[in-house]
Amino acid sequence: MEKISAPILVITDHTGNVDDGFVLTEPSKQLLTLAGSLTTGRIDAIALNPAPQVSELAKYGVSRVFTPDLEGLSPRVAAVVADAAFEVARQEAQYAAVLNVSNYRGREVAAGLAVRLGSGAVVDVTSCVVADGQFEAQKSVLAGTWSTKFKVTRGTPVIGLRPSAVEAKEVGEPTEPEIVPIKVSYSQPAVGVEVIESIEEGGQGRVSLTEAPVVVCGGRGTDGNFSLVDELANALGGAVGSTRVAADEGWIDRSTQIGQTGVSVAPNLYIGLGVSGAVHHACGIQASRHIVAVCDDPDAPIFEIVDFGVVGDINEVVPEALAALRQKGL
Ligand SMILES: Cc1cc2nc3c(=O)[nH]c(=O)nc-3n(C[C@H](O)[C@H](O)[C@H](O)COP(=O)(O)OP(=O)(O)OC[C@H]3O[C@@H](n4cnc5c(N)ncnc54)[C@H](O)[C@@H]3O)c2cc1C
Repeated sequence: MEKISAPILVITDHTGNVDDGFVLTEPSKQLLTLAGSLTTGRIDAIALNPAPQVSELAKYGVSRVFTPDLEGLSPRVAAVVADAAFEVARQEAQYAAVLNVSNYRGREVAAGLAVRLGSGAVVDVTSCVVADGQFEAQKSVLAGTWSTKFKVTRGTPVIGLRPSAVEAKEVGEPTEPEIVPIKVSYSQPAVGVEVIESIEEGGQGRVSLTEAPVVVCGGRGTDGNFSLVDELANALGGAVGSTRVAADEGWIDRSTQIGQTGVSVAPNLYIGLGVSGAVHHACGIQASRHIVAVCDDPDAPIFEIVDFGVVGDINEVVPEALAALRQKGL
């Protein structure tokens, strides 16, 4: 596979806090893995906390970790992150690309950073390769009906990768990352916003829907009983999603809705339970690596896009699947 030799800068995210310690997120590991597949050169990282998880960053081949002085500002504000990344890119000036996670904040960071770099941004990317010395990013557009390849033709491209689009893989020999504190001159949009409070919605320790490696989605076929959806998601360490019908009926929170007017997911495994796979829903799941469905209608459109489909009643199929998982100790 073709690679470039110039270094790549990766904007990493951590969860946690100063008291309990910071933990590198799975999507950040995926970004670092992608960086390693694109360059033979250095991989540098930005960490938006005072104590990044260096031991994990080392396992993904990071050479240097930039820790911007946040001056009391919140990294939840996209302009703060864009300013910090711009400062690193400006000082170093030789990065072939900046990679970040294409989540709600990441998309805004990518746009702001590309404007400041005078380059271009591609977000919601599901894969990226080097072709003829340039980055070629792929994403699905127009409600999943087209797959499109993009090249940023000037400056340092900013590439936003969808969570779970790439499988995280550690490098053979861990690096010894150097921590590099940096001073940032923050812009008006960065200092003009104060985060008053952040509450993790529906958290309870569960992985977030857009970043989960496994998504179990319930549709009208659940008839309002999401206990099997919950149980299967728990057994597989996944997140619970829903169709618009399920959210409209008030069976589950609107934030779980996947599709054209909900969120898009790209997990390693999507399982639809009692979901017909209407186009408005299918567009939000099409980037999933494996699609599995249990639906009692053999003519349901979801069976046109599944890797594995079961025509049957979820109330019979799912308990059998759970029993089989339990037998395997899951
Ligand atoms: C502008 C617009 C935007 C939209 N945006 C979205 C969106 O973002 N997300 C979204 O999801 N939808 C969206 N919709 C709605 C979408 O078109 C579909 O109506 C919706 O996705 C269908 O949800 P469903 O699969 O749960 O229900 P249905 O289409 O009714 O499918 C339920 C399926 O479950 C099967 N079933 C029933 N009982 C069982 C059982 N016991 N076991 C197994 N299978 C069973 C049925 O046979 C059926 O195939 C949008 C629509 C419009 C017009």
